Amino acid sequence: MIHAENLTKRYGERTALDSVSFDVKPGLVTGFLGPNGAGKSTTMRLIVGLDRATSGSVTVNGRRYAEHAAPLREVGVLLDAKAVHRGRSAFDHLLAMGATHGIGRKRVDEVIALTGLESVAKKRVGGFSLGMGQRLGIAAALLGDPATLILDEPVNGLDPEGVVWVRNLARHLAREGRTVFLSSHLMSEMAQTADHIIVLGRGRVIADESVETIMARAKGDAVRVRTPHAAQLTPLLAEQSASVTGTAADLLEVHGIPAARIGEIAAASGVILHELTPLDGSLEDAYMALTQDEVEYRDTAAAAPTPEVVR
Ligand SMILES: Nc1ncnc2c1ncn2[C@@H]1O[C@H](COP(=O)(O)OP(=O)(O)OP(=O)(O)O)[C@@H](O)[C@H]1O
Repeated sequence: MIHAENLTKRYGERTALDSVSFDVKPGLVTGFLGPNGAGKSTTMRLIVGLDRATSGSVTVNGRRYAEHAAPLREVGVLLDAKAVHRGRSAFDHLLAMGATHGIGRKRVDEVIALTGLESVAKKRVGGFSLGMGQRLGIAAALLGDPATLILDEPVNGLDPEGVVWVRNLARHLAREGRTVFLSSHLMSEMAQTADHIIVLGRGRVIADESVETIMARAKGDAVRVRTPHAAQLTPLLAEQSASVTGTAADLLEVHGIPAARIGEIAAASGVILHELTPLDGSLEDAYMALTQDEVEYRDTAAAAPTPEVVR
């Protein structure tokens, strides 16, 4: 459990975090989202005592990180996967970390196996690819078998198989009752991994909700209709105040009336339908809507109104 209360961090004139409060609960994967510069890394650094808050407080499992006698056993952290002695092997790196907490070879071997690093465990970390470095960072986070895991961009640099592996691992750790807090810019990945989402924008919490709630809000009223009689159906739907966009010769996107009504109108006129699909909103849509005023750097093309899109 992570509990942040009115957490504020200023760097000179710049307010990186502005009275941020949230709880990250056990048994769930909580995703931490926000545009570049929103304050995610700052928050994670404050949680593990790598930086000092200007005001407010944050505790992990009921205590400030520095107050834990054996922090590795309480909180596993992946913040900067490159912050490793590059001349050491992965095995020696983990063994040296474990030595500070009485963690021995057996557990080191276990986390090496768990993260798929067996074949490179004796190689110098300096020669590791980005993905191998990420796996080593995750191995280090798991070393103390902690109840809380904080992973900053854990899928960064991983190949598709590695991404799925992190997803399954995060979900498995949460099912075991652990608190799993992870940041990512990959929205589709977050939608499949997280149960709950906290979104920061310019140093403030702008959403703290279940993924289900956020997605339900994003759900639009669009319906995809595939028909060989698109030209005949379009005016019939328009008569019912629907807005219709042709996205291909036989494909329409319809807004303003439900799928069932579209089916009835088509049937009444003998129009054959090959597909009638209500379209779900995506976490990406929801995130974009939430953060549209919060982005620190935006190029003007990206800020232009979105044209009709084929989904
Ligand atoms: N050491 C520092 N000195 C001065 N300003 C800083 C420092 N660290 C962070 N900041 C500023 O604080 C704000 C929050 O930065 P932070 O790195 O926490 O954002 P983030 O959400 O992690 O971004 P990203 O997605 O790009 O990693 C930014 O405006 C950043 O420029």
